[in-house]
Amino acid sequence: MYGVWTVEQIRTAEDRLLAVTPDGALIRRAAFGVATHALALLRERTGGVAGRRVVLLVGSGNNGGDALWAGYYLRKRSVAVTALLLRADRAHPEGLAALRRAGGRTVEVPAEGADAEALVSGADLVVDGIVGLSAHGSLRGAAPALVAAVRAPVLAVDLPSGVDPDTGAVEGDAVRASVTVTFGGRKPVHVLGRGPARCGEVRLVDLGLDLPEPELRVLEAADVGRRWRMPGPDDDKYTQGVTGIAAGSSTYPGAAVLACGSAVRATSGMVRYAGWAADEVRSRWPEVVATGSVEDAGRVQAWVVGPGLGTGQAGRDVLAAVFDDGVPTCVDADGISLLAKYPELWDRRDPDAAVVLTPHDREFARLGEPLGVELGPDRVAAARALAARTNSVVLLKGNATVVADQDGRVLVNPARSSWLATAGSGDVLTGLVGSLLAAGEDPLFAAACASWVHVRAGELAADGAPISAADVLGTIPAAVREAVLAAGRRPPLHRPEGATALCDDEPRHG
Ligand SMILES: NC(=O)C1=CN([C@@H]2O[C@H](COP(=O)(O)OP(=O)(O)OC[C@H]3O[C@@H](n4cnc5c(N)ncnc54)[C@H](O)[C@@H]3O)[C@@H](O)[C@H]2O)[C@@H](O)CC1
Ligand SMILES: Nc1ncnc2c1ncn2[C@@H]1O[C@H](COP(=O)(O)OP(=O)(O)O)[C@@H](O)[C@H]1O
Ligand SMILES: [K+]
Repeated sequence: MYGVWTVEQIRTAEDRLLAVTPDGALIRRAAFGVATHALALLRERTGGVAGRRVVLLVGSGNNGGDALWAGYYLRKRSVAVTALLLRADRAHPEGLAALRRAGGRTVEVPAEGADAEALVSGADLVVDGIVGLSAHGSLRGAAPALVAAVRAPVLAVDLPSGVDPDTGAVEGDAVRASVTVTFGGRKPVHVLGRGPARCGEVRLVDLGLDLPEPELRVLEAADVGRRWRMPGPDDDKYTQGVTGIAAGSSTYPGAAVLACGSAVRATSGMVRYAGWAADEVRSRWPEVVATGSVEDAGRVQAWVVGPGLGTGQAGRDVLAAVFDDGVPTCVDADGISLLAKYPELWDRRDPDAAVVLTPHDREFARLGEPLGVELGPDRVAAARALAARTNSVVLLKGNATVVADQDGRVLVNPARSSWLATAGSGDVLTGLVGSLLAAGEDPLFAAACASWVHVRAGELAADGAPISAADVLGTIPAAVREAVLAAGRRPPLHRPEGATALCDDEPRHG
């Protein structure tokens, strides 16, 4: 698990450190990190560093200062460095002087007697120091044309310019980096919204900041593997938590089949199905115990309700019956629309039983609007507000999935590809959430671990080509295995009493 700090948290920590460090020491530390990564990239892409052409795009603040100082260190390694100054009157004075001292070239933009765009397109590496943590809005002035001229990989200093530091939102022109070198701690831009796709690989340079508790956290494989419920010798099919799936209809039986399938694949216990698609579910998943109604389904430790359910009276009755059961529940898809349409359904919910809501943007808007919760560019704030307002865990879907609970805890899961944007993929996620709730997992982590396995299973299934939601079902076990192994846990192998591995001096058979 790694932490993510808001810009304000980072600035406060930086200010404290700046007060006790010699002038310019911090910026040089940051810039040295940038130069180190720039040299590695140059070497990797061109086989060397001396004489390679690096162009720095330099804005008016300390982000530009980092780029200029990095240029100074690159000159020491005989790299040919040209700084394009977007605001020559406000370029970082010490950084500018250092670069010039070391033999770097500086060109004011708009360029006199030089074609700035040609310099950019002829570079082996471009360093983006246009704007950093003080960025507001998209690229302006000469910057968009320069960025459009880039042919080489871009190393972004702190963040790709034009991307919002606190939300990862991109509203116009913005840099697309291969590598982003950031300082002190990761910021929201590195994990939220369009940020991950714009940052490329994020590398962290330690500044020695004394940071508070992070605002957001990102789960890694080992965190998921440590929590994943594995059966022990005393377990049977009931003790691991039975997952109930109330989904699908005669019009949408597929949603039921997918949600049941992911619950079957995620845990080794038992899955019950209640609804109109019992025949389809049985024929695809013979291990599922399928009945026609929630009332007839038997006991479960958690329900999944909503996918393909429809938003009419019949669906309303199913959701009411599920809430009456008083167990942890994942409400998805039509279930969310039903809550928006029939808000009195909330009264049927046992306030002590956890609810996980898994909306995409349109479902979020439908549910949030009457409750006064808007989905703006700050998706973390929106998810937190809806979680607090509904006393639930909210998993807000997207390329970066945001999971918030009613206490304000937030886990983010940035996807590394977009192959999961395929019909039925949400139904697979819901089954995963349900199975983890049934296993007794803390609802915040149930939602976030489900999202991690979903994203990883999607990656494994896609491997660079389009996939169907059903394909993702097939790679769930591989994703779980990866997490469990990352946590240093081996799926248990039980040996009969007294049986031990053969010793060399024991007689061998066969
Ligand atoms: N404070 C510190 O001690 C450290 C700061 N560091 C660097 O300093 C950066 C922050 O520096 P600053 O606070 O000076 O601010 P920036 O360099 O982020 O921005 C400077 C100015 O750019 C302009 N600007 C805002 N949005 C723009 C846009 N969309 N297009 C063009 N120009 C725009 C604004 O006038 C803003 O004041 C960090 O991102 C990091 O790179 C690092 O050197 C580490 C240490
Ligand atoms: N561009 C994207 N990149 C990565 N994941 C995405 C993207 N778009 C959607 N997803 C993921 O795919 C799933 C889609 O769910 P949903 O919208 O409910 O689809 P459906 O109703 O077809 O099942 C969610 O888990 C979401 O996070
Ligand atoms: K930048």
